[in-house]
Amino acid sequence: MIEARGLGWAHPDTPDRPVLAGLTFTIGPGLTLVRGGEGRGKTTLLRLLAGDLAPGAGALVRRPGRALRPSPADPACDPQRARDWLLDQDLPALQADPAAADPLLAALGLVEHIDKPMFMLSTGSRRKVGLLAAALAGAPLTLLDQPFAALDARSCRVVAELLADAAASSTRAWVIADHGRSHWLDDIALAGVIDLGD
Ligand SMILES: Nc1ncnc2c1ncn2[C@@H]1O[C@H](COP(=O)(O)OP(=O)(O)OP(=O)(O)O)[C@@H](O)[C@H]1O
Repeated sequence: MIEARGLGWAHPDTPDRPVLAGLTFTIGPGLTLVRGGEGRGKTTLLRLLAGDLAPGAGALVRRPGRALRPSPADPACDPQRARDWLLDQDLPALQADPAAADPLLAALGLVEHIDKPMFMLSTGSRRKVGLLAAALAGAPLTLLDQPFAALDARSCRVVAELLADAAASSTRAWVIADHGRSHWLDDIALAGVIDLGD
């Protein structure tokens, strides 16, 4: 599904200090964890996998198909109603049935927030809107940065269920980035771990 050989990337301002260098891995269906300490390049790698950044070195081969990396925390979304942001994400399940989001809206405690502008939502609620998009997209490749960050325990359980489903998929790949393996993943079989070091 994704193959990286000697993948590297450096910020244009600091070409002599690459953020990522010499990464070789394959990502198949199921759930893959990108782990690494602060500033080790987790978000950069997700951006490369999404196609938002071009590799600076090496090769990255991705099977064609949509890669979804929801970014509801982007300040550009501030004035937008959360529901409108969601609709803008081109989610087939939601287009087919406007009520498709309702069970997850309730499970994530978002019902009272979904019609507010994004700037009024807490960090956690904003992240939950992104998780909702990921759940409804059914994309061949879904990329999530720190899926449990800033969430209450109830929402973490819902996310763990989503990720358990993702881990069981034989056709779709989900890649999550985090500082380590969250205890919420204890009962979930990972397809792989890409370790960027501490
Ligand atoms: N615009 C930039 N100019 C220079 N360096 C940058 C820029 N953006 C990111 N970096 C550097 O790239 C490195 C990797 O950043 P990245 O956000 O990918 O790491 P991360 O592992 O996701 O970090 P965190 O754990 O803090 O979320 C960091 O050292 C960061 O300082």
